[in-house]
Amino acid sequence: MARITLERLGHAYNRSDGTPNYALYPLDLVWEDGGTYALLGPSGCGKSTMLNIVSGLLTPSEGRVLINGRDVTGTRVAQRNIAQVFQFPVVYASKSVYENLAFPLRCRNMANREVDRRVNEIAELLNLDTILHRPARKLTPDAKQLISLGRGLVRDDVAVILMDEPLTVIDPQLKFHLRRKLKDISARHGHTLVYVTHDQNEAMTLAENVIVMDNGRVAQVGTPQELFENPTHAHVGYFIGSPSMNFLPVSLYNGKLSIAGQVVAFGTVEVPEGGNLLLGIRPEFVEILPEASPNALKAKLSEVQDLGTYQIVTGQLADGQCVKIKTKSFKGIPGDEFAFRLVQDRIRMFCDGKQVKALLT
Ligand SMILES: Nc1ncnc2c1ncn2[C@@H]1O[C@H](COP(=O)(O)OP(=O)(O)OP(=O)(O)O)[C@@H](O)[C@H]1O
Repeated sequence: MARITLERLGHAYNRSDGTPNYALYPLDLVWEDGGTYALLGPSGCGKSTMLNIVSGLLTPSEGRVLINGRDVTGTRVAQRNIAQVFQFPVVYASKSVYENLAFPLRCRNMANREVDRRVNEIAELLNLDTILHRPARKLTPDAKQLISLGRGLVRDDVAVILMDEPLTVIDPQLKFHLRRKLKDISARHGHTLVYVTHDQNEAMTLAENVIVMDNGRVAQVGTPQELFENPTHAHVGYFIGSPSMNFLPVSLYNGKLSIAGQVVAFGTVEVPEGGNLLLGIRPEFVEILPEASPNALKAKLSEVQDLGTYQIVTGQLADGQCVKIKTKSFKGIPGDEFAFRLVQDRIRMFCDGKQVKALLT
């Protein structure tokens, strides 16, 4: 496996027009040897563009791709030694499942005994072992996509495995099971794996490192925990977490933070002046209080959603803003007022969309 470096890599599909309209703004990024990465972001944010540049399907308008320090920007797909799995199955319909899985190994003249060992290993991991000798054309789309995954995973000597939303056609139950399998397989074999998805659960379960993209730019790279606890951009707070982070417009009132006309009773507050200041707090770190207290904030109950093991309580502040709270066993009648507090060390402040340092004492 290999270390992949993207150096000032950018792409504008209209490169000949003079003013570049970037699908991918120039960026620097490193995928470490043996690391598992998820490229996460909404449709159109540039994930596939990045992946296709790395695999060689697309030539970037700017920058370089290095594999283990070697510049491969101008080389063709076949010269990069990369395995790629796409959203929809790509199988050799006339070949058996076995021969489909064996194909990448046979292309490298691997001895039959080793081919057999690897094909059986990967087939067992993906539960294809009972249908190894059936023709691929007779299988369901789910099973065909398992073959595509197997072909991507069967070689140990590829530089990197790139997967572009490979579980899209897979049944939801099986999807859950496969995410764990993929994680196990790549950990066991030390694969460098880059996985494109717009599903935060998929990204968080599969990858050690998540690259959150927004409109052609990398908003943040971090572990699932870092992205949850400390989003550096408001976009990450919105995109990660369910429900997403609460963002409440705040102002300074006599040196104290004020939310919807209510002073948040912190001592000294130091935040940058000017700009659009928002207080960000995860629904998990808002606590409903049994009764009003001097330091509590107040909201009117809009809705309680019961989701089995937890509830999502929505409260409306005096200025119409909503706050979402993740809690258990709350009982209330819509329209009633309730008191809550924000867990102080979980508060993050954002100015014009970026997290800023704020001293809340
Ligand atoms: N061949 C192309 N020519 C012109 N523009 C393109 C082309 N391919 C993609 N784009 C544009 O580039 C931007 C990024 O697209 P890209 O497919 O990389 O995003 P994505 O995050 O992978 O989206 P999705 O999840 O829908 O595949 C989008 O605005 C898209 O419309």
